[in-house]
Amino acid sequence: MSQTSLFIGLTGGIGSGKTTVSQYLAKQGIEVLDADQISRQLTAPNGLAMDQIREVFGDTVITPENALDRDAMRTLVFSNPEVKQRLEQIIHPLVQQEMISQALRLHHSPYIIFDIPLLIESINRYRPLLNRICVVDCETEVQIERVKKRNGLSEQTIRQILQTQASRETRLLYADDVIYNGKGISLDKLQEQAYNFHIQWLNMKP
Ligand SMILES: CC(C)(COP(=O)(O)OP(=O)(O)OC[C@H]1O[C@@H](n2cnc3c(N)ncnc32)[C@H](O)[C@@H]1O)[C@@H](O)C(=O)NCCC(=O)NCCS
Ligand SMILES: Nc1ncnc2c1ncn2[C@@H]1O[C@H](COP(=O)(O)OP(=O)(O)OP(=O)(O)O)[C@@H](O)[C@H]1O
Repeated sequence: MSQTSLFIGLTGGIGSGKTTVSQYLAKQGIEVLDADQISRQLTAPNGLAMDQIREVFGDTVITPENALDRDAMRTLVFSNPEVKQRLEQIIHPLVQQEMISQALRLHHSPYIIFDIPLLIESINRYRPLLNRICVVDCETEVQIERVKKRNGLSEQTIRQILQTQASRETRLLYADDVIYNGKGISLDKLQEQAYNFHIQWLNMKP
């Protein structure tokens, strides 16, 4: 099977607004593949990644239902670069494989959104696959406020996560398209920008 739709990578730091944008595009009838969601499926009870995770990390990060204990793993991952790397070595190839196989089965979407939080951190893995990269850009302070409100994580934890992610500047270097969702941007303004890109992308070929 070969590619019939334009493949667009959508990325941004934690809490930047990627999911809000991709949910809006999904409402316009566009197919969205969500790396976080696939990663959560892989680590749900008896998920495909669970055997490898148990082998590498042991039982302490696994719940009685044979799922990933996300709180335990979050604490380890964002304080220990080696743990983060070992977990990513298990999860990322499986996520990429699943995204490609899902994308190639979709033939009726004029373009497909690949919502990938760590796209820039894994640029060599994803750049060859994508026709365009769209960055949802946002100030760090705004990200912190949003994630605090949404997940109830402490500012310290959020800052730890942010430190492991690409900087705003680095992300923007790779952007073909930028949606600004920082200070002063209402949900309506965000939607308006997403709609404008939607119209442009509808008229592009892979
Ligand atoms: C560390 C884990 C257990 C925390 O789970 P939790 O439910 O709190 O977060 P969730 O998975 O919903 O991710 C939320 C956000 O955290 C950030 N994040 C997640 N993993 C990473 C990572 N490895 N490096 C940097 N940021 C990350 C991203 O901004 C992501 O959008 C989980 O994120 C995980 O398994 N991460 C490793 C897999 C991975 O890299 N996923 C990201 C895209 S595939
Ligand atoms: N312009 C905005 N105005 C108000 N709230 C917003 C705006 N953009 C996003 N939000 C809210 O901020 C939170 C984070 O947004 P969203 O989940 O879309 O980000 P994300 O980039 O997907 O985050 P993550 O990578 O952590 O999954 C959500 O609760 C969302 O409703």
